[in-house]
Amino acid sequence: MFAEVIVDIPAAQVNRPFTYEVPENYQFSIDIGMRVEVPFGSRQLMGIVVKFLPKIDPALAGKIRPITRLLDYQSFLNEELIELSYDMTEELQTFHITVLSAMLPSMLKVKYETVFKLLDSAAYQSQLADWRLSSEIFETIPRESLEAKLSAGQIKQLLDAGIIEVEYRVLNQARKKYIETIQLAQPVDVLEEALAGLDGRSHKQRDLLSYLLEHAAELPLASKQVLEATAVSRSTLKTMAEKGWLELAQQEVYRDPLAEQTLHKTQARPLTEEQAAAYQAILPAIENHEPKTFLIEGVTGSGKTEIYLQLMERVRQLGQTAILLVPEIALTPQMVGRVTGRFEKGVAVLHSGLSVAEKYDEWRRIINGDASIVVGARSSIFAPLANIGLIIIDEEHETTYKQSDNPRYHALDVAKWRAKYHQAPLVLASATPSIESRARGEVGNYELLRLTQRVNQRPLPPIEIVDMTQVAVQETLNEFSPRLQAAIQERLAKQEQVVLMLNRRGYASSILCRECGHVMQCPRCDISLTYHKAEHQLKCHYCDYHQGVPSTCPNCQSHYLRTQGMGTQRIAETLQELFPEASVVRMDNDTTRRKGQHRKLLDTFGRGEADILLGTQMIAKGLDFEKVTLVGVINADTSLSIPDFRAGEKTFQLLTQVSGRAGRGEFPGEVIIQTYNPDHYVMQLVKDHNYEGFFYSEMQRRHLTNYPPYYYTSLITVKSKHQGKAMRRIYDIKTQLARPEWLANDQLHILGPSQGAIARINDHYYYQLLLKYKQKDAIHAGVQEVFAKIQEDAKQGVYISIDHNPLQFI
Ligand SMILES: Nc1ncnc2c1ncn2[C@@H]1O[C@H](COP(=O)(O)OP(=O)(O)OP(=O)(O)O)[C@@H](O)[C@H]1O
Ligand SMILES: [Zn+2]
Ligand SMILES: [Zn+2]
Repeated sequence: MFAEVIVDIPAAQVNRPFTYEVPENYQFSIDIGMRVEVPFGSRQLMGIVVKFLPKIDPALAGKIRPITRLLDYQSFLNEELIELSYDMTEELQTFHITVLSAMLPSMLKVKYETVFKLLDSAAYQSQLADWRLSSEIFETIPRESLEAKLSAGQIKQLLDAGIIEVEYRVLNQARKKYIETIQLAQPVDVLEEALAGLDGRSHKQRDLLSYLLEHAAELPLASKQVLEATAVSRSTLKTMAEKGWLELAQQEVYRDPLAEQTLHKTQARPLTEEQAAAYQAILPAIENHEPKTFLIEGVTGSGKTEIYLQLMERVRQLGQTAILLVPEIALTPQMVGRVTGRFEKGVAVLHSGLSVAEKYDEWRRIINGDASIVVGARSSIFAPLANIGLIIIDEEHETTYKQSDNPRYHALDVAKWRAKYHQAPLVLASATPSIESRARGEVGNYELLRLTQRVNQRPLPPIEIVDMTQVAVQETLNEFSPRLQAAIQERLAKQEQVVLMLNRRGYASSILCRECGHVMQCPRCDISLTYHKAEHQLKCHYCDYHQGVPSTCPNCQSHYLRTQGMGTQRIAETLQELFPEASVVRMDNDTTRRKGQHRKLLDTFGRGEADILLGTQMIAKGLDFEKVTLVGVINADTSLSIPDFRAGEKTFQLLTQVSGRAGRGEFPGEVIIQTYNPDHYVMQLVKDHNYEGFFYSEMQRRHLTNYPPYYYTSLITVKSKHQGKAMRRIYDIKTQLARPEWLANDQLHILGPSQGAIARINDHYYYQLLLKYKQKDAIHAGVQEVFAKIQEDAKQGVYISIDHNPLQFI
């Protein structure tokens, strides 16, 4: 038997499968998708099995080398995913190994050791007796030891019978979490006697010991917990351990990703008319296995989640599985809570906040068929589920669904591919769908389902646009217009809650010299440094450069330096001055850096323990708090000036999403948006909750300027430390692509070369070409020639990246 293997070298010359022989002893244990070690030239490399060949061309016999060894006992990639990987490699113009690696759980990308765990010792003993081998009972045994004793086939047999299982242990100790635990080191009666013998001066020891004896049945207990309960110090604990009464141990804790979240069990609710119509439209596609794509355009608070839950319920009844993608799990704790609260068992949650061990556990549950619903961010679209009956993408307009580095895939494209493979419907949903998706709904490519009402006839909140140019004339001294201040005051008086957003897209606070206007810059990048108040440092957000704040201007030596722009921290201070009685929860990158912090802050606010939630755009999505009756946007404009043809779309989406947080409960809501561009079409359409109007006017602009959805776009970026080399290469590429037959009839437009929006990052110069074209195939064939030389270029210190349908322009 032979196998085709993709080897772990991202290079154009080896971007194809190589054939190896499968040694006899691996024939029964090897599987598609497993990682293997293979000889390659004079090296040993990791590779991934993509295909089996019963025989090969006799001419090749003798040239084929055997696989050195299997790295996995279980495959994480099924045949479907392997097939998908071929198509993605071609579509994205990247390396096959890069795509396959992106599909594997991150577990396998760190150093770990493999051990076998004994599950059924009786069966193990009798099986080994059958094989005439001696058996000793083990809890876990290192892989090498068991392999020395049993053949690969025998191990596979034990695994298949559920007698042993494979476990991966991460070698990087830093990632493991341990707690210290206490156990009794002597029998209870001995210690009871010892307790009686303690004299009056040792009352601390007595407290501790009697507590432990009382709780003997629950031991081992965490030291921390015991010390807190008994108000005893560590030194007492140590003394008693030294006496040989207690035993202290380090215990590894695998945290259940949902442990800290209390489950609120929920039942399916009767659907509203609009919800029911959407549900009924999608249901036949599930039952009849039709790979149709639906787009739910549902205003904020229209109850989209309830539709997902009921559809997934139906899929489960049919014995199938479902994937629900969310933009970023850390930002959507409420959504995860709703899904787990409805289904309890069989939900796997995948996200970057999980420890490696937790992630591995979730993957294993998926592969073993213990989870039928997967909720997760972008990469969860590769969950190795079998028999998928439904895929849902919530907040489908979010740019996090596209990976910004190689492989630059969009989860939506992968979802379409998988839905088609499984003959399952795909549901996209948003209050503000991307222009491209909505356009597909327009032409019937997707079935458009609209929810125009909030549940329970709650109205959408009225939105007021405050013209800050006028406010500035009146010399308001802070960022709050009198109108917004009054509205906040009113909510505080009524004990209702307020959400305030500081739009920091395309925005940062910097240090400015008031005398000469000099702004502090990063020496390695052409961008100003951002002031971080907490550390009193200036940091570059594009490289790791940071420095202290100078006392004088490096340009004119003036002492008059001041911070320009505002951070959430400064706004929080202003709020405290204006409303001393209000309690404020601040949510930004600084306050949510620690794991779980995001959810804690939201919980505090949700319990009504704070009056105002102040945050960056991370508070715009998905929050559902009944008592919020006012949403204020402090600065709506910054995201309008991003050098991106989607700036208007992004701003419209952000403002609409954040407005949607108001008035979701019993009490009516209100939104106040402060802007310096009150007449801008985006502001006007946001004000009227007019997504449809926005869509049509944006379509006109895209049509006039030849942008998606009328044209495809691709971005080719060249970077190098040598400005000249980067420039020369980008001009060469342009010449290469500017074929007259493509340029004719508006088939292709090439913008550039231009410098990146930030011309220099980390001492690399950036040049870009933006291609806009109608015929995908022709242009991709041309770009293939650029791709084929990526390696050669890299050797010259010129790095080229190709991004089809780019969502980010640096
Ligand atoms: N059929 C229903 N009957 C009663 N309440 C419902 C029903 N459907 C949803 N709800 C409630 O209405 C609120 C809004 O629903 P949900 O959060 O799903 O809206 P959404 O469309 O996802 O909004 P957004 O786009 O703003 O996130 C929630 O509190 C939800 O529990
Ligand atoms: Zn100066
Ligand atoms: Zn920098």
